[in-house]
Amino acid sequence: MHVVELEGVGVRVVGKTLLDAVDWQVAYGDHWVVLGPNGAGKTTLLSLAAAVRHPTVGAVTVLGHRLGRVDLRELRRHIGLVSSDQALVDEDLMEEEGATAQTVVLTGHTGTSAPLWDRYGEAERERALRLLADLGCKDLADRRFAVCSQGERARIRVARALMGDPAVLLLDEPFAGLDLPAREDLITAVENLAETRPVLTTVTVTHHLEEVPSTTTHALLLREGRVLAAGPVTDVLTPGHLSECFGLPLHVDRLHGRWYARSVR
Ligand SMILES: Nc1ncnc2c1ncn2[C@@H]1O[C@H](COP(=O)(O)OP(=O)(O)OP(=O)(O)O)[C@@H](O)[C@H]1O
Repeated sequence: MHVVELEGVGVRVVGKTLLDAVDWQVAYGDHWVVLGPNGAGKTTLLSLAAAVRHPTVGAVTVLGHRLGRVDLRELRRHIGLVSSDQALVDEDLMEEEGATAQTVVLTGHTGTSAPLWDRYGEAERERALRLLADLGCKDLADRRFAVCSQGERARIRVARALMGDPAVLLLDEPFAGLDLPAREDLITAVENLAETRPVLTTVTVTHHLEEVPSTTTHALLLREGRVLAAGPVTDVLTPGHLSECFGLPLHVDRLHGRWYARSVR
């Protein structure tokens, strides 16, 4: 059984095809990166894997359940999603209420924007602290989320997504808007997660090859709603595929497991 399986999937809205003829299989323990230029359909693909939307045609199966035949809310309890696009959490409310980082992580247990205090016992509080520590931000537990930096918030959001002990963690542009140290911290945290949680499957969407964690096992390249290449990361992240994907000739280097791209001059 796969964590995510797409067969002949298309997503259409009035007058526009967002995804077309997509086949994709994510196995347990895989770490995928989805790359492509603006508007390629990456977020749309992730929203299918997150059981947030249905395909127009084709079959999407997540954790063994075919979308369309299952209660999406129940399925989503097993999926950790971090996405600025699909704001599942009302972060403004958390800021207004003065929620601490630990409280924000705790709300991941109930999947709510507001804390449901009677549902959190000592075990949940400890788990929230441990997750903050796993993400390298143990010291933030008592800090108000409202005053946390973008980089700190990004790590707190990942800790929150892990609170429900999901089988799969989906990260939609988790590095967007982060400065270099914050980006590198979060990449390290994601790499550590892959090493310390071998059964956790991850899918990370990004525009930038430089953001691909070294623990990535597979890559999928999207262009104009179609899959250009998908498979083991070293087969897919080649200069040829990446140049075609982004529409300009690229040099691609790999150093200590990380990837770098620059245009051919
Ligand atoms: N409901 C909609 N109606 C019309 N067009 C849409 C709709 N939703 C998305 N699109 C368009 O579909 C395309 C794919 O969108 P998607 O957000 O999946 O791309 P993306 O690869 O995540 O892009 P980006 O990197 O810019 O975030 C975009 O051109 C977007 O404008």
